Amino acid sequence: MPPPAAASRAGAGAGETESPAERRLRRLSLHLLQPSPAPADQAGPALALAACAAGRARRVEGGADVAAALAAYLRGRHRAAQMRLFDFFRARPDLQTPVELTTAAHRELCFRQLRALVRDAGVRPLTLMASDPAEYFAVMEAAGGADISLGVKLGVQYSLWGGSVINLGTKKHRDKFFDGIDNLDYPGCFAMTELHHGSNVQALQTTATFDPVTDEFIINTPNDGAIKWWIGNAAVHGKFATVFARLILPLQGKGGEPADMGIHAFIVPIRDLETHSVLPGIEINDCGHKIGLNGVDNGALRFRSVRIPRDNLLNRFGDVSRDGKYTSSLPTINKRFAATLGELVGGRVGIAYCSVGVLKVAVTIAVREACGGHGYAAVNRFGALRNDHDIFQTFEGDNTVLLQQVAGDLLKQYQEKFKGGTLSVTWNYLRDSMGTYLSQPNPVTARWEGEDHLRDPNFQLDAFRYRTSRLLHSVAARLQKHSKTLGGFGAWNRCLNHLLTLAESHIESVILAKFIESVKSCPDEKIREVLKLVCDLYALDRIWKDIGTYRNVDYVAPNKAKAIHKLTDYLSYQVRLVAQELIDAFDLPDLIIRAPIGMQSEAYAQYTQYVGF
Ligand SMILES: CCCCCCCCCCCCC/C=C/C(=O)SCCNC(=O)CCNC(=O)[C@H](O)C(C)(C)COP(=O)(O)OP(=O)(O)OC[C@H]1O[C@@H](n2cnc3c(N)ncnc32)[C@H](O)[C@@H]1OP(=O)(O)O
Ligand SMILES: Cc1cc2nc3c(=O)[nH]c(=O)nc-3n(C[C@H](O)[C@H](O)[C@H](O)COP(=O)(O)OP(=O)(O)OC[C@H]3O[C@@H](n4cnc5c(N)ncnc54)[C@H](O)[C@@H]3O)c2cc1C
Repeated sequence: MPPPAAASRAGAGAGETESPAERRLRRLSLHLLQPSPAPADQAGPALALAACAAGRARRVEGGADVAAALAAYLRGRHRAAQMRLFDFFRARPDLQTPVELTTAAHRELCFRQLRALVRDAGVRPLTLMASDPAEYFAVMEAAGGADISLGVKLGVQYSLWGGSVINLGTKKHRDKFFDGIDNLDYPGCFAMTELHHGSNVQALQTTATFDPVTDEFIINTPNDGAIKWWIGNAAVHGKFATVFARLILPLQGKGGEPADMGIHAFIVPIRDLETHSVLPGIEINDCGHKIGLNGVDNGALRFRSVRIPRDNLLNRFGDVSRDGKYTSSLPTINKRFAATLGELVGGRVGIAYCSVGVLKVAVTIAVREACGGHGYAAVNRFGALRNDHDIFQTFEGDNTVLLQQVAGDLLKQYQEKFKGGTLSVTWNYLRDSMGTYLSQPNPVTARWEGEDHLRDPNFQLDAFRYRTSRLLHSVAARLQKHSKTLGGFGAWNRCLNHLLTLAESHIESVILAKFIESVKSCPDEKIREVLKLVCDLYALDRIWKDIGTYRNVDYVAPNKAKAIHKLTDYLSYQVRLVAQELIDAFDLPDLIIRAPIGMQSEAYAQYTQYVGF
């Protein structure tokens, strides 16, 4: 059944002053609005495929203009920097990663790629990170397009090793290390994780004990569980490490006992700058071949009474004087710990940003109608993309852990506004915090099923925020109830799945709000139509995927649920008709796609040649 609003737009915009490109864009966006029998309305896959094929044939030329206009909008101001990096690698076949290579060869190539970026292409990531973080992440994504290992290695060197020095250190550290990190004279590591403790940083066991006689810290690995593990850049290339350790001050504790001041960060040289040999007291072993990211040399480090100057304490948030006295600008050990962990946020933003980069490559290959068995050929890259990307959900902070931080922060906001008030206070709070969208299920709107209503961003955001508000309210009540018998920690664990669902629901609400905002702010009406189509599909698909939640509280009546399902199918069909344009708008050159079946042109020719025809 054609959406009523579409018909009235059929003749719109046939202005005399249209340029050919505008005409093509108009025809294309009109095409999107044309009433078409969605494949789901036809019986049998064969007919559905025929309709899709017809749909493809019916797609008006002009897609290139849509893709170009979309690309300009989606890539924004970072396109030039990314294209410069792509051009650099295109001109350097010696720096392009082949399909198959040994771990040792991949590590050597990855370091050469990074050094060429810095030394030959003149990229200064640390300077960029400080001056224009958004551009830095765009460069990182582009580097990851050349090889995900390169992106991660760049992230370790600059976000983590460089970031820790400039964010946890002070002027003396910046003066001494900034340029060497930026120009890669000082390859370095971020040594936080230990064999027994990755997520639980507060329990790290490596120690840094102050020696007031020699004015040094003594870095020690007290047992095998404290061996630093998975440390990027450590196995082969690193010359320094920021080591996270317990700061121990002798005689400063009660009764003259040593005082444990908690986790601090220290710069520890690990290899000789000239000879590159491992320095005394340090043992470095290789974590070996991994499922992916084999261009990154992850190593394990043990420290045996390694002495470093007092100056090597990254002392922005806590310092030790010559006579061993501790001072800090922050009132508690907890606040200092928080400030230390703040260093991780940059890398986490990088990971989320670059995950999108990896997914753009994968979607491009998949859409260019549909790999079948050819998706299983290593040369078509799905295996490598998945293997390299898989760890993004764990390193730099495991998702299960970080989602709990999101839930914890929502509860903190909730408690700040709701100190044991009655239900009405609860709803007022949530109504305030979630704007005016939150409402008790309204029996009338619960039955509304018209396309205009379902594609109304207010309905969509209302549904997402309603779900988040209910999850927040109900988990707060459960935590309060269980705490009485299980204590805070026990109650938290009892409600863990609920907390993780709350965090994911909140994240989806944020994504939708940003998506709606981006659609609204798109200056070109035709491009806006295409983006709105994808945004509506995202919103309705997520609601449909969680329809049980909405049905359980009568937020959606049965007829509305059915209409949402049907419209989701129809919008999927519409998106398929512009799928080519959407992925072309990612604007990724073949050099970055590198899968024969995903090339912009002559995919089959490239593929048959690859196997030798
Ligand atoms: C295609 C291209 C690809 C390129 C990709 C590049 C990406 C960029 C580079 C990536 C490189 C990857 C290589 C991998 C490196 C690593 O893995 S480094 C090691 C990473 N490890 C972690 O992240 C450890 C995870 N653990 C933690 O974050 C913490 O230990 C914790 C579990 C969150 C702490 O929990 P807990 O001990 O229970 O303490 P809390 O009560 O939660 O927190 C105490 C206070 O600290 C505050 N806080 C916590 N985290 C932060 C933070 N990040 N920032 C600021 N503040 C924080 C928290 O709010 C508490 O404060 P109060 O609320 O005031 O009490
Ligand atoms: C390729 C790679 C590169 C890395 N690079 C670095 C690096 O350069 N520097 C560095 O310091 N580290 C690095 N790491 C280590 C990485 O940061 C840790 O692996 C990560 O923090 C998880 O810690 P873990 O492996 O000890 O797992 P654990 O923390 O032991 O977690 C084990 C399991 O328990 C779950 N879990 C843990 N805590 C909780 C909780 N509170 N509630 C519920 N579930 C929980 C986790 O979800 C996980 O499934 C790297 C790891 C890899 C694989």
